Amino acid sequence: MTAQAVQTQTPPVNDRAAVIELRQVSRWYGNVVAVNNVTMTIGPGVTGLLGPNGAGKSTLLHMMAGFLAPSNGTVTLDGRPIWRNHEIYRRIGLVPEREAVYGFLTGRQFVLSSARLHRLPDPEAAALRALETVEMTHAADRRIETYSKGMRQRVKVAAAMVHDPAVLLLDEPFNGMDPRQRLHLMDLVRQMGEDGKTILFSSHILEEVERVAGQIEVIVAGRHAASGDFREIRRRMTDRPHLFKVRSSDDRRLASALIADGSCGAVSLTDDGLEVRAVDYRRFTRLLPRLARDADVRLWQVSPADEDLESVFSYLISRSGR
Ligand SMILES: Nc1ncnc2c1ncn2[C@@H]1O[C@H](COP(=O)(O)OP(=O)(O)OP(=O)(O)O)[C@@H](O)[C@H]1O
Repeated sequence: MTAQAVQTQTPPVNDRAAVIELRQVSRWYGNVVAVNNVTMTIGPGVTGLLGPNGAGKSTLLHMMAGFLAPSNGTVTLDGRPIWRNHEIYRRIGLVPEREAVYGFLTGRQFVLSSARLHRLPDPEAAALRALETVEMTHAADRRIETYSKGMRQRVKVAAAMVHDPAVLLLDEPFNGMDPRQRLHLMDLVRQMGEDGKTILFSSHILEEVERVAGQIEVIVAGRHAASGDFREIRRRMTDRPHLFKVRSSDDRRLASALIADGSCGAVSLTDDGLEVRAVDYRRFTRLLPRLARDADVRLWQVSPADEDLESVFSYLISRSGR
């Protein structure tokens, strides 16, 4: 074969960068709209799918894995529809959230059964390779029911990647793991992303997503609420009005000082102290001690009242809906 012929040859399917595209995708279960008109692109590297419980993350992952048909719109891998496309299934691996592993099988038997389902030419070798990748060879011949949560999660990853797919989808993979196991799996996910695989994992914990994912897609109530790297997502989450609870030696006087300054969105006096809506988070946290000192008021407690992710998410969705 000439050098030119080598250059013009198309690479084998598994060597190409894999890109998943969702175009105006919706999915409903009876009256429940689980995914609502989502358009997003997931390319090589690690992407985090961030959203609260019930946001539609599993439904999205199952549509990308070919387990579920979209009710509307298209889900494609490199331009080809995924649903009912057996050729494409060979390029995708899914690590489901639920514990659907048979405890009486050994890790090796479990991964091997996945290799056989994919009709790999040498299933034993493929299973061993996958177990090596997740560092589970030492326990490969023990029954899964004797594994820790982290080990179980790792054999699930091995079973999902035994056929060396270009795309790996992981549903809440770090749930219930202890910190050491979590770090280990995070390293593995990061490494696979660096190797050029297209990795998408779901989570409801921002810190978890930030540590592993180069790109974050936020999903709330079935809708695509935000997209960007962790700096962009952090910025959107902190540049929103913040609600603080403040208790002091003289709440009434402090409220007057805050209102006179004019930098707070709203100040209200409650039975339990002040509630202050700060438009500019950083400015407010610098300003408050100075105002209190000047008004001769002692601050007893300053705490954020709406820092839970649910409220951040609902803020993001209200912005994205405009
Ligand atoms: N088979 C089903 N039948 C009916 N409703 C469903 C079904 N599967 C999911 N839903 C509903 O669709 C919505 C999205 O669920 P989904 O499991 O995709 O969200 P999620 O973000 O993965 O949540 P979690 O993190 O709690 O698993 C929820 O309101 C859920 O109750």
